[in-house]
Amino acid sequence: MKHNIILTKTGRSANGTIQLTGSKSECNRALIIEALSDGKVKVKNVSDAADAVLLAGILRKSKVESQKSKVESPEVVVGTDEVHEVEVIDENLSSSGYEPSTINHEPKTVNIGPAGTAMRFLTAYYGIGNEEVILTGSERMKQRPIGVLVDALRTLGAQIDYEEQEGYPPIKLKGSFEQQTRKISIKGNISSQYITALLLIAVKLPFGLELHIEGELTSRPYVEMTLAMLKEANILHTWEGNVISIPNQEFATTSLHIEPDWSAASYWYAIAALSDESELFLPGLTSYSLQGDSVITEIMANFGITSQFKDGGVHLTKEVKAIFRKIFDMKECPDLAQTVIVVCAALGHEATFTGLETLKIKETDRILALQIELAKIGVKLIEKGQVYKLDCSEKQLPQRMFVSTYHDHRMAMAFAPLAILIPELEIEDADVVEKSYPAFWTDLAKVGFNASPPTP
Ligand SMILES: O=C(O)C1=C[C@@H](OP(=O)(O)O)[C@@H](O)[C@H](O)C1
Ligand SMILES: C=C(OP(=O)(O)O)C(=O)O
Repeated sequence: MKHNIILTKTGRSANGTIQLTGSKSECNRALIIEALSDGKVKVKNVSDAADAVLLAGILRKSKVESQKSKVESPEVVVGTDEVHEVEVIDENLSSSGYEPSTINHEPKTVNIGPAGTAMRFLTAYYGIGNEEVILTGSERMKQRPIGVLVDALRTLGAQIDYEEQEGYPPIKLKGSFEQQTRKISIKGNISSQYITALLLIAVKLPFGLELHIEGELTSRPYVEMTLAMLKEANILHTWEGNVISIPNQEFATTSLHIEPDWSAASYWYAIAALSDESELFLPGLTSYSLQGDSVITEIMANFGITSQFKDGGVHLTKEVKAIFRKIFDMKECPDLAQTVIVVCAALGHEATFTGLETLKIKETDRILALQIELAKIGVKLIEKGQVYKLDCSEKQLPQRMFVSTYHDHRMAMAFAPLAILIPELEIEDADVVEKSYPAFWTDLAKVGFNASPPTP
């Protein structure tokens, strides 16, 4: 069932403290590392992001099952206190995609819903494993390409078949891996998630991995995050030119801490940017984050927001004077694109954007979704090859606006700040935010937004 909400806001300021949940990207990496580490690495604080909770459920439950099958004694229970019972879910997912249902073995079917990183990471994880698994996802997941990763894993020695359309989930991982080579090549310009997936499992490959990245590398900070997190678990690498190498190594006994989510923080920067004055405090965020999306501090400085790191977090203050930058390259921070584009559109700032190529294969075609929704405020996002330009010449903010969200959490969260400027904003399928930031609407209420169901 889809639940729409009506979002309103009195006053054009937002003041308060917001404790953000853990980064979905960091958490998903940490969970794979934990699962591969034979009990040596523990994830301290699993993010509330539904994608991370789902992945934790799958991996920790698998662990419990495999441990149980190794021991006879029914008293032996491993780590059940942190297990989320969502390992196998069926195809009848809700619109937000996370309703668990029937368990179905032979071969095990794992439905990852709309969780892209989890889909890619598990493809590599099960690809080098020894159980037969069918990996599937939401309808949209079946349109998000996986061929580049599957080809790389097949070259390594994994046996993987497509269950429906060639190059797309669902896939069957046969669980009979034997490493054929340590050297593989992969295109860098489609999704960095394929590269991360391979780097995460590299340490378990008997001959290690030598990964050659072909062409341009998109979303580079995410690859750096992967390597940095592996290093926290004592897994070393070399990165020379376009070649990343990871030999077979042992994990250290350690625990990984997940930082708050900078992509989620971006919506608070957008709120500050659209307000007359705001003072917000986001505890736990640091300037030396592993997350590339922390670049939001630099981007939003162009919109008059200062970021001060003190008291164990970041204080955002909206200042009156703003110096607007005209060109934004989003290649290293694609998840910020919707936030920044909507802020520019709302302020009538005719900026130019590059590095948006990967947006078409995310939770929805984000370019198309932005074009349709921005047209509702008279703004055009014009595509000229690889450059996108905002035309705000006919911008007009209506009294009421209906925001379609296309099963995309970031469409809901990027448009929500418009409630500061538009008296009544109806947001379709509000639960979609669960994917990365389930507390989004309740957090908005803390700074004076009102979210209520539409009157029938
Ligand atoms: O590795 C990650 O955690 C992510 C990488 C990015 O994807 P692409 O590499 O496909 O751009 C990003 O958009 C996604 O939300 C998370
Ligand atoms: C693209 C995203 O996620 P994923 O690819 O993990 O579904 C996102 O969170 O914006």
